[in-house]
Amino acid sequence: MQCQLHQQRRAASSASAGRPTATVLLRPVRPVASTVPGPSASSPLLARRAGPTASPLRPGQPGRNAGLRSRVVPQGLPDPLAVGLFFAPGLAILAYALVRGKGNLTDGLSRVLTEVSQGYFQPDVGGKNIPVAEGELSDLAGDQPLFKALYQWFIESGGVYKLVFGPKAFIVVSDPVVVRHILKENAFNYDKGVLAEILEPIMGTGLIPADLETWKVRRRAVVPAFHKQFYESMVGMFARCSQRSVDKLEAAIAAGKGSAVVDMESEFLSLGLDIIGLGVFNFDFGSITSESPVIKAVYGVLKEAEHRSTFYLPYWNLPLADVLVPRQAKFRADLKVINECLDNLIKQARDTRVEEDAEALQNRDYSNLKDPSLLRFLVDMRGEEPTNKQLRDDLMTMLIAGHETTAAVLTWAMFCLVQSPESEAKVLAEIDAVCGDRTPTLEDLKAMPYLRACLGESLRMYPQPPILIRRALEADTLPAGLRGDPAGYPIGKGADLFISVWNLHRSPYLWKDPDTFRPERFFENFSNPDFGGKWAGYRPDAVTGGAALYPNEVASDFAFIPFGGGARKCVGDQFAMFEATVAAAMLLRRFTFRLAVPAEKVGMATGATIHTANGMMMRITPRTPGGSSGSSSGAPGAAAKVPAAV
Ligand code: HEM
Repeated sequence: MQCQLHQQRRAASSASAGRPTATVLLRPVRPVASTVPGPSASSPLLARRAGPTASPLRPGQPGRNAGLRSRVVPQGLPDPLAVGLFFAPGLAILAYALVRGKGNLTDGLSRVLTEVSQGYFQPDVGGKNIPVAEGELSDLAGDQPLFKALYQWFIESGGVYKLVFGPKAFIVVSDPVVVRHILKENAFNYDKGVLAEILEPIMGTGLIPADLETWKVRRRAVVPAFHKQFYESMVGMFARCSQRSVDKLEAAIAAGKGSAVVDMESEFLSLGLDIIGLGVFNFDFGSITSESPVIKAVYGVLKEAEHRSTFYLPYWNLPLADVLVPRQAKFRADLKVINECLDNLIKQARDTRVEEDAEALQNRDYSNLKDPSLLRFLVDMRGEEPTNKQLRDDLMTMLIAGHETTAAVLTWAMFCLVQSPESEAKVLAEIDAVCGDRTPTLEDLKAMPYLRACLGESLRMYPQPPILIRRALEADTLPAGLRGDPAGYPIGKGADLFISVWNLHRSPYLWKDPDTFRPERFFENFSNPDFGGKWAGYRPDAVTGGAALYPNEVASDFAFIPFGGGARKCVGDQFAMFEATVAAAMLLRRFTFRLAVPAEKVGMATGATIHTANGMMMRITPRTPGGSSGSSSGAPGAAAKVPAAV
């Protein structure tokens, strides 16, 4: 049942799961030109380092080491003393590192690097009054994903702290007041920093890594493409694709004589890929039922994007890396396959262009449109003349941004629901009452607040991505937030920031019982007087009484930011949530899902999203829509305490 492609993906991701996932932190970041002394020959540190290479102690070199050469040295072998002297500094550093790391070499080296680099490499990025959480590499190694390590330091050091690793310092933000400042109040003072560097070779100048000028132009073009008629048409498509998954699972159950064990994470990835292909460029990957070179290429590129965001050194930027390193050569080949596919689709769309202004496009009769995709809209829009390359970047960005993320929401929602019998029973009753066994419509989604809250709650507990990345373009002062320095925190140009969505969503200062899956919380007010009025708390009327259908950053005053917030907020948030709601309704009403392994065995691994370490193996049995909950896990009890680190 679990397709080979997904097995390959899993093998690759679990191979990387044991590696310190803090590698985003550890990647040497391109220095900010004006403030960081680059690795030039004039650097005193490098000058010192250059010593041994030009060392007079190299055997066979004439002149100053003549005394050494008088010793008998077998020809072709280096002089042992020379070798000893050559390596002595290195050994001394290792010994010192062992002492500094209290026996842990990796931690020690990190500390030594930090000490040596102070004043040499570290840019003046301010933040001098920010509490420092001294990171040890060992804290990030092993099974613990990066975002979990950041949580422990948050509890110890507060909502704004600095993490120092080697020559780099990162400011980790877990306070809604500070997050609101960065994402909304002073949004244009920040770009995507390290993330843009990683994604640029894949997404070019798509919205996520784009420079500010390109971003403004493309955001203005892309946003109107997500309109009411588009969503209505998409909901129909979500249902058609979900039906394919239903058919596939039914066939598996029939083959298994009444039940089947299925990796639901893989199934949701296939469903997500088919949906995003059709929605964004009207291309049917057909990945629920088949495999193709394009699908393989998409997974290859996704895997590489993940590898790059979790690897220490950006070796792929080196000349010829894409020729000499097999995985980089494969990446180039995969990218070529996808680019050719996208170029063809763009050409077809251009060949059939019917130019109209945005309003006329939004009023097209979507019920009769053969191609309701975003690409059609972007090509047909009058006044916008994006190049083919720009269109391709836009499509690639949305393909990557909208695929794994939505699949992960469904995966973790299922994980939470099957462990929470009370929520499961409630949600099934709602689905049966609202849509029964017919195809869900947009109106049906509006009539299922509890299902929507369940999906929101799963995004709270398992945010995708768990960390947002920013770099300050100019100096700024971060506000104090809860119990922070009343003077705020001045930071300099080039400061790198991690907004920890995981910490915000699991913060004991922002949520009651943050580790408990309890969708009901989204119907209750929550506030914390300790913020002294700086944080407005969670207000459900801003969701139900407002235009929004799902809990969001406005209702929670930036405590709940699964789609970011402010100017750079996700453009696909409604698309994704409608997709997840339709798929969840159609699958839950047809099948009873139970974990086929203990919850702790599911495991978490960080990539661009939180995925499982070992798949989401579930035993599936048929359920009659409108019938019983099919729950076999005991009587409805209290809300489930879903393990934070499964
Ligand atoms: C549940 C699914 C999704 C989640 C959790 C999600 C999450 C996010 C987040 C957190 C951001 C902001 C990143 C930042 O501020 O650094 C973002 C941006 C973005 N997302 Fe999504 N996303 C999802 C689905 C989608 C879909 C379906 C699409 C496209 C159809 C999409 C397209 C984008 C784009 C283009 C941006 C960049 C926006 C900009 O910078 O202007 N996302 N997403």
